[in-house]
Amino acid sequence: MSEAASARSRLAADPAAGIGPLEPMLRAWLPAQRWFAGKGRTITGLRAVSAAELLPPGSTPGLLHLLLDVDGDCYQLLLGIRPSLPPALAPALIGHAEDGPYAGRAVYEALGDPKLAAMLLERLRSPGTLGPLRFDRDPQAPVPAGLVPRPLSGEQTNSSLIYGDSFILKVFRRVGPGVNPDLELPRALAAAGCARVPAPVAWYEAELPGSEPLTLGVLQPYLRGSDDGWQLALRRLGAGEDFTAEAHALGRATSEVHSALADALPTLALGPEQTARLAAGMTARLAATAREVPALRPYEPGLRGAFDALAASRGAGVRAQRIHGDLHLGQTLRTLDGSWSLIDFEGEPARSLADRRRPEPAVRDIAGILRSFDYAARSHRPFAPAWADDCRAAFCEGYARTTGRDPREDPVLLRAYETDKAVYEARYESRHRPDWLHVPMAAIRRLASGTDRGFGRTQPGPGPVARPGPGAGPGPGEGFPALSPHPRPQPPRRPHT
Ligand SMILES: Nc1ncnc2c1ncn2[C@@H]1O[C@H](COP(=O)(O)OP(=O)(O)O)[C@@H](O)[C@H]1O
Ligand SMILES: O=P(O)(O)O[C@H]1O[C@H](CO)[C@@H](O[C@H]2O[C@H](CO)[C@@H](O)[C@H](O)[C@H]2O)[C@H](O)[C@H]1O
Repeated sequence: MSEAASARSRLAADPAAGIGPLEPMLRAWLPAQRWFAGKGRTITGLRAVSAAELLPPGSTPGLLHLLLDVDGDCYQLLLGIRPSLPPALAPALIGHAEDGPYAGRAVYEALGDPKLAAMLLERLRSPGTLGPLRFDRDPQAPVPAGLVPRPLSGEQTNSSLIYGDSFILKVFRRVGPGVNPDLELPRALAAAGCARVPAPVAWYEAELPGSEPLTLGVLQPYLRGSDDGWQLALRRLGAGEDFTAEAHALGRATSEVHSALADALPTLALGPEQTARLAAGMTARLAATAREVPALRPYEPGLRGAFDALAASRGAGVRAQRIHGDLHLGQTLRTLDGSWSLIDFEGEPARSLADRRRPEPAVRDIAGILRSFDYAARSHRPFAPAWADDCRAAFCEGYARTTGRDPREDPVLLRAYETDKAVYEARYESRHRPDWLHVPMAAIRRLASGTDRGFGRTQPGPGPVARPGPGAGPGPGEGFPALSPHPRPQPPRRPHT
């Protein structure tokens, strides 16, 4: 056996030791990746959890699959290996290995190499195992060979490839034991016959000793020519056009998804204890955010009123179920035939997997979309409150059309979840887009003072629930920055921390 070949078999047998020679280049490269959550922190611990060559040893290019533990988080990497890189692949270079199984070779980001991206699709087309990896597919959904890959630009949390404008493969970056809801929920919905979510056609997982399988990637139909709901809403707003028909249809689509999830997966009735726990979680998040975001502090007592009211409601009649968990207009696609689809069921990536898989009231998703209409209206100059109010009302009416229950009939619950979301957004914006902080802060002022109508002209609103708190008026240092007075329509997307 050649020296390189025996180094390779050592790599598979003992990834942690075998990956050693690649460590310095990975330490330098990882923090620059948009999906890497540990940005700004020096990497202290880096260890390979598994390593598998996806192409026969000696192939050029080679394809190395790695799961890396980086300071306690597990990341998926696909590395290409070539003697040298053609100019077109230069931007994908990670470094040159000086030692070990790939000594003298260029190591690079494999998803940028069309040849390797095509190999990955081939693996997905033929189910089976390869080292720790297991490839699976829906036998009823054929995937043609030879589809030309291209990377999707501009996404954030993970990395995606589009094949022949027919399929999209999401490669999860930060992974953990247990099925990812972005595979689990779309599969459950497909099995239930719900067509509002693209159905997974193939997926792959890692099976590691003593651990539940880790979901690594999901292939699903690519909804060619579809419009992202956020961009579409901004365009309509910019053109002074109404969006209530779309908002209504989106409400229907969302309630169809919720109904299908409630039928397919366990639900539970919330009692006083669970409701108090939910409210306590929201209150704790508020307190933590107020410590981090000074602008929020004057409103904390007023906002807490929404959560106290939720606890006092004792859960009356509310059911918890599996939900999307991170729903906003950017997670909706309007397809060429004018219908709405929901995507990206991962939930808030910053939460633990166990937390993301826990049933919650569906109103959490509803609040997410309602907040999005407010965001869109505030991205417009002049601020278009009536546009947002009308969309919010139309969405709720559309939602009620399928479920028979209008979310506004549960004003205490709705207000608590909207408040929780606005608090989350204040933290997100202060961390990632300080120029946008004034958007959630405007909602926070209204929610804290109990003056939040928010449901415009078509239906009466739920009326105030939260107690007006001290500091309900605009507080000091609250946003409205002089240099960038209103949000950019194309947000820079960052990983959640
Ligand atoms: N099935 C699909 N059809 C068309 N476009 C899609 C599809 N799934 C995702 N996209 C596009 O890819 C982007 C990123 O997808 P998303 O699931 O949100 O990934 P991430 O978890 O990396 O944020 C979406 O904003 C959307 O524009
Ligand atoms: O990247 P994710 O989709 O997981 O979500 C994060 O980033 C969103 C911004 O891209 C952020 O959404 C907020 O801004 C949107 C406009 O850019 C707006 O439509 C949403 O309603 C608002 O929450 C989201 O909160 C954050 O988790």
